Amino acid sequence: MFTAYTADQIRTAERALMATLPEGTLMRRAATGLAAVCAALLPRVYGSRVVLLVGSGDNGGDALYAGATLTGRGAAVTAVLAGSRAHEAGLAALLAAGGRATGHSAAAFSPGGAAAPRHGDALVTHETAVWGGGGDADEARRAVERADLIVDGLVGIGASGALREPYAGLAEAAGRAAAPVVAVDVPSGVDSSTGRVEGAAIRAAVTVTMGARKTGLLVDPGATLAGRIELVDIGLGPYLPDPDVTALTRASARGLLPRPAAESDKYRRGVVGVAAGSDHYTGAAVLAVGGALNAGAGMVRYAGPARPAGQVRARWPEAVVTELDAPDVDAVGRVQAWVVGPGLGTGEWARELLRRVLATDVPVLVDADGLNLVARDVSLLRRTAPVLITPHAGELARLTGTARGAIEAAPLAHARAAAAELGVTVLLKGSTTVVAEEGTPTWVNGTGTPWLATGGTGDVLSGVAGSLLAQGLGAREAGACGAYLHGLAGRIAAAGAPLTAAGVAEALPAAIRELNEIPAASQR
Ligand SMILES: NC(=O)C1=CN([C@@H]2O[C@H](COP(=O)(O)OP(=O)(O)OC[C@H]3O[C@@H](n4cnc5c(N)ncnc54)[C@H](OP(=O)(O)O)[C@@H]3O)[C@@H](O)[C@H]2O)[C@@H](O)CC1
Ligand SMILES: Nc1ncnc2c1ncn2[C@@H]1O[C@H](COP(=O)(O)OP(=O)(O)O)[C@@H](O)[C@H]1O
Ligand SMILES: [K+]
Repeated sequence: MFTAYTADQIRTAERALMATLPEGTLMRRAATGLAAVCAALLPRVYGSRVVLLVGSGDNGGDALYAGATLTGRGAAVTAVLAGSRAHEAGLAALLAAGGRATGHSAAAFSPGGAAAPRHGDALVTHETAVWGGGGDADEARRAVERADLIVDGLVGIGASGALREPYAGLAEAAGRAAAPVVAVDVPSGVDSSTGRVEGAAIRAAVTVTMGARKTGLLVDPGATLAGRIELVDIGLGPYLPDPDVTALTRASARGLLPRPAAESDKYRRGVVGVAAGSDHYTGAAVLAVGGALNAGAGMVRYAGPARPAGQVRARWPEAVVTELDAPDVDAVGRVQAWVVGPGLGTGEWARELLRRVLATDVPVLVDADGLNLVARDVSLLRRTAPVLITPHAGELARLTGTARGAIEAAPLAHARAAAAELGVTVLLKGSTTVVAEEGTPTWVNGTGTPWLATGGTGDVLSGVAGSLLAQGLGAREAGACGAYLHGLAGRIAAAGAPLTAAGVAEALPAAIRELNEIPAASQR
């Protein structure tokens, strides 16, 4: 299991750890790890051109110390000092090792202003060009363009708001450069606590994060911009509180996934009921049943009107189909969990069917039209057995009266608020899927692929997560494990090309096989 923390949580833990150590210890540990990752990325360190983008805080300090190490190994390291000051000891270390710095002081930014070095003349002498615009800024840009590796030490957990100039321009220049970017702690421009980006941001090949993962590295767009994440252990572990978010690793997803044993039979493995589809939307029923069957339930019972029932029967002979004349599930047989909503319609018939499903005493997953019906009457959700709802941002917007854009900009906060307000487990779909339940760390999932953004894949997910509920997982675990499997199946189905929702359902066994193949000790 991965855990991640907000900037405030990290700061508090760092303060406690720092109090036990000589000054500078943590930064040295951070920089050692950072330099090692940078060196491993270069075909050879000796003779490589490394550019450090250095902001005014300790994030820049990490970069400067790592730059000093790389200089010692023969790299040609240039620090571009973007702030009105730079970490003094870090800059001294870089220059002493033989690195260069091109930069400025605050004064240097005023038109025609001369540099007024704040690091002491001994440090900022002939090696340090003044970035007063014009030639010096061009020099920095040229260095970025020609670099073999760029290290982003502009801002870390101390950032606030959108990147200001010249940081924003440097982030854009790094984005245009051919060299890979290694972000220090978080990609600058990404909010380390939420993953949100306003304005320019660094796109990293690798993010070397210090002490613990930050939440913003696991939530899009931050997760995508962070690239691969390398965690440097600086000894923070004992000082960390309960995490802000968690994410399943392959090993932990495999640990959650039920598997049959010698004593299993189809009933003990879990029977899932699917109440989905309508004369108008027949495909949703077929897809939800496909997801449920392929995610390991012992049996799937489908209940719906004649037309979708006929299609489910034709596509999935394994499913036990009940054609409903009336919106009633009493005759369907015993199930351990229900999925209700995909393609159901929003008329009186659908509402009554939803009401009857929610009146049972088993866990219920509510999706799609089921959520549109609930939006008109949230009292439908009042029950004692668990409820997992699986909205996308538009459905959650209807459910809570919040603007869709606001939900998309802050999925963690809105999923949590909805879970608290509605008293249910909320799986909010998107490029990062969020599973929130009041009083516990929120689960995030990033196993998917943008190819999943196509009609019907959500119907498959409802079947998958419902199948896991029927197999005995709690609502939160079923949501997290379901999203993990669905994302992995999406990647397998896509393999770099468009996928169909039916293809995702069919790729589920391959996804489960892939999970099972990895060694138990592996964390990835
Ligand atoms: N603490 C520890 O033990 C350890 C910490 N470590 C490292 O320290 C990092 C945190 O360092 P930090 O606290 O100095 O903040 P940091 O992220 O460098 O930047 C803050 C400065 O940036 C500026 N600035 C802010 N927003 C801006 C914007 N939008 N656009 C432009 N500029 C902006 C602002 O400067 P100002 O504008 O005030 O000059 C502000 O003061 C952490 O991420 C990790 O890498 C590791 O070494 C391990 C041990
Ligand atoms: N950009 C994306 N990256 C990764 N996954 C995505 C992206 N966009 C959508 N998805 C996933 O695709 C599925 C779409 O579900 P949904 O919006 O309910 O579609 P539908 O209603 O057509 O079935 C969800 O699992 C969602 O997380
Ligand atoms: K950074």
